[in-house]
Amino acid sequence: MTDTYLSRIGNLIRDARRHKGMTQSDLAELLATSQSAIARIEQGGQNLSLEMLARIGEALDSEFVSLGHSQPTHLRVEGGKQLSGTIEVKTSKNAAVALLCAALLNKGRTTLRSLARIEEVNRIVEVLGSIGVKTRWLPGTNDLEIIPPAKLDMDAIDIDAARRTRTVIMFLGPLLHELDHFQLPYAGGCDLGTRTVEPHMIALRDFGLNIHATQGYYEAHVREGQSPAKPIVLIERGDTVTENVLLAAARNPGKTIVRNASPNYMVQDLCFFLQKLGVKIEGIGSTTLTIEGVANIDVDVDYQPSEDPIEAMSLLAAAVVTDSAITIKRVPIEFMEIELATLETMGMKFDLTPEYFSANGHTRLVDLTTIPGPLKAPADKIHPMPFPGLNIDNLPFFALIAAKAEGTTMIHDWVYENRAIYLTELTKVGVQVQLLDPHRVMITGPTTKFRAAEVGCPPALRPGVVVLLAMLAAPGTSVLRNVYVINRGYEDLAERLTALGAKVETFRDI
Ligand SMILES: CC(=O)N[C@H]1[C@@H](OP(=O)(O)OP(=O)(O)OC[C@H]2O[C@@H](n3ccc(=O)[nH]c3=O)[C@H](O)[C@@H]2O)O[C@H](CO)[C@@H](O)[C@@H]1O
Ligand SMILES: C=C(OP(=O)(O)O)C(=O)O
Repeated sequence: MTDTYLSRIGNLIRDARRHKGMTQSDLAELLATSQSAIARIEQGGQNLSLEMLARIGEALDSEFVSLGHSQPTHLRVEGGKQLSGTIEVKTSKNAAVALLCAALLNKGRTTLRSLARIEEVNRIVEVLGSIGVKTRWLPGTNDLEIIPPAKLDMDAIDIDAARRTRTVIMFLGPLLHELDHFQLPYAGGCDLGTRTVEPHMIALRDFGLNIHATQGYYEAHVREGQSPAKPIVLIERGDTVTENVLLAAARNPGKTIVRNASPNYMVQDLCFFLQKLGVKIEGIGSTTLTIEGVANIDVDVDYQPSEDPIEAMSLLAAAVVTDSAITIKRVPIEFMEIELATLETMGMKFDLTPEYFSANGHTRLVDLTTIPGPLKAPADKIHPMPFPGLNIDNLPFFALIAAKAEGTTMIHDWVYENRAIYLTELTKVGVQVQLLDPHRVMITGPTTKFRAAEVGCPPALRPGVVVLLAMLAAPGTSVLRNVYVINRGYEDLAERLTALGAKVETFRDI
């Protein structure tokens, strides 16, 4: 390694260490070395072995050197294997991102326990870090500590990271209490066709927020001292718009009433967290929320979000497509009831344990064991509805399950303009899919022969996972290219499926 290389790596290590709020001695202790050795490394005065670099990377949760890191990641699947064993559902992506935004409300220390270590969370952590929020993964855990600064530096926002998620839109609610003028880059997320932000703008107007969309940015101006004089009626029952109103109401000392609120799982987790911050909320789990906020929040708080119903559904679909009996632990049954009832009408059998509670103390969980057997197409089309309906993010998994069922199933995605179209990618692995229009596909099963194939990952999380799961059923080697979108929502999916007996490995182009 040349001197310039060493000093560039030293700088990277120093920045990552500071970003994590660690001293040189803290890092030295984790690496069982001395503070002076860390000082030398950071000054570029120490030759580094690859092993040492890997250890430092692990201690700082940062990959400093990786071959072809900027290259896309792909998955290689040796399909045709049955799965067996037990797998646990991780906490949800969608609650995690809401809670990360909610941490901006609290001047004290927020510790979010057992967060999924996924790209979506990484992007928000990057955005938070760039505006001055200190974040730190507690060593050896999935627990994230978050401490906001006295003053946020919005000019330094990491625009690239922000643009890769839709979640930045949920900065609006917390920030309107902190700043009278700020800019946020346009929100990204899955490419599912146009996704409106209009309901957010309308709902937050009553808190004095005025948003003007300029080139690539939302330009926000806040009229101070304004709070809703009458109930806020959401024009659609969206999850993130409900969360945005909750985030705005949390520091509004008066009473805020929200009607047509989403009672979905991530909204409930956010409510339970806000209660821990001292915010009073009535109506959790219903479509009318009454919130009594607290002007200044400064508490040290711990919270663990509940398990991800969409991950649970994904694992269930993996079992169905491979005709396997597996046990899925920690399934948030209360957000899967309609899905399971629908599967029962298709002839699916499973065993459930008695219910127990998630660490948040509220969400009902079960362990579910799948029982392989023949399935038949449902009598009616399958379509999603806002909670308590069949979850829109679970709909794509029904396309895969329908491929195993005798007969023809219509899947109707009335919500997203593009998501149903991506399901036609399943034809590449041998599924009979007919696109009726951008919202409806017909699947004819049972698919007796899934075919191995090389497929570019659709630019949407759930359809991407559906294609991956279909590959598990296809004997031979399949490749799914460019899977960033999957890593956005699932932690170590390849490794965890492999632990169940599948063979899925990650690789990059060199
Ligand atoms: C980070 C996060 O939590 N993301 C979830 C959230 O996104 P998010 O809350 O951002 O969802 P959107 O605002 O994009 O809403 C989804 C779509 O549903 C439409 N719509 C929604 C509700 C309604 O009553 N009427 C209606 O037409 C919207 O216009 C939009 O086209 O909710 C979506 C719908 O549950 C989920 O797919 C996302 O995983
Ligand atoms: C659509 C999804 O997510 P996002 O809102 O993050 O794009 C999803 O989780 O399937």
